[in-house]
Amino acid sequence: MRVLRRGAFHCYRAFFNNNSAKHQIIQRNMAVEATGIKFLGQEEAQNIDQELFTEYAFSVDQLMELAGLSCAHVVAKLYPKETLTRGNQGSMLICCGPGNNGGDGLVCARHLKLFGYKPTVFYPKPTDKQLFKNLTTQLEKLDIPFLSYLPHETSLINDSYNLVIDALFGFSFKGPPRQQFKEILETLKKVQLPLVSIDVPSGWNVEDGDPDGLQPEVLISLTAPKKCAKHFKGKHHYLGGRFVPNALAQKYELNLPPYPGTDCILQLKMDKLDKPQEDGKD
Ligand SMILES: NC(=O)C1=CN([C@@H]2O[C@H](COP(=O)(O)OP(=O)(O)OC[C@H]3O[C@@H](n4cnc5c(N)ncnc54)[C@H](O)[C@@H]3O)[C@@H](O)[C@H]2O)[C@@H](O)CC1
Ligand SMILES: [K+]
Repeated sequence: MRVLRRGAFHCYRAFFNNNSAKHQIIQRNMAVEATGIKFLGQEEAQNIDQELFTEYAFSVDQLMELAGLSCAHVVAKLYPKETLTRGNQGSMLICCGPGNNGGDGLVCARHLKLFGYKPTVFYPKPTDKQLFKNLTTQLEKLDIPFLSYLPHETSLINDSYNLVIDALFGFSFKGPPRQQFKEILETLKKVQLPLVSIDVPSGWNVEDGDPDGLQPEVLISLTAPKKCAKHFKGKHHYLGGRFVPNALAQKYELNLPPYPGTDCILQLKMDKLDKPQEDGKD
């Protein structure tokens, strides 16, 4: 009986901890006002990343799996496969870079294939680590095609795919892009398909953005938005990567809105986000 009472008290306390005055009850499909949410600088994003692996004992592949899965959920929610009628129905191109952002893209490709889409992967600089070799093998075993080069002729891309997922660079990118990726980014800029960027629009300065760079239709911020997300002008901004322990969120004052129910993604209302000042000072 005493055990039951103590359990009931813990439930009661957890309810109140998770439902502070700031936190409304979030329903599925509802965009959330994200006023007060923390926008991370580059170093802070990297520190949180490190702390997840050290203090919180996560492995890279665990978090990458959750990150990539949440990205696949966003794509499936915004672009039902019946609506992707160009070329091979449900076709999309996923561009993956040499770091963990690219790994998120590889995981995302696998889940999208399992969801019934037809992803093609462009992975120009494969990472020589077992995790990435495994992710690549998993895609090959699912018969996901890999492009050996990105056609300069963008009409070939426009005609073959319905959208492009940008998993080239995330929060560790430091510009300007080196030659191989400069060309890739230039090509992607000319493509006339919806672009979905994972964590950071590739090529953007992680804090200041890039007005002349890629302009994604969708941005999926992982863990928490980076400062550059204040310059995002696309249609949909989602939060993904539902793996941040409360204590870590509190330490870094992330002030993240709660995810609805069991969802692993949350749409943020762009008009309510704190925008940069006119003079560019945040
Ligand atoms: N803690 C988190 O929030 C998590 C982050 N993850 C992902 O990990 C990403 C960060 O991964 P990484 O730290 O590996 O870094 P990135 O994937 O952002 O990029 C690093 C790679 O880009 C190259 N690079 C950097 N600047 C370049 C330039 N100017 N030209 C050409 N190449 C350049 C580096 O040599 C390195 O190979 C995040 O953005 C997110 O997508 C997830 O995998 C899991 C959890
Ligand atoms: K990206």
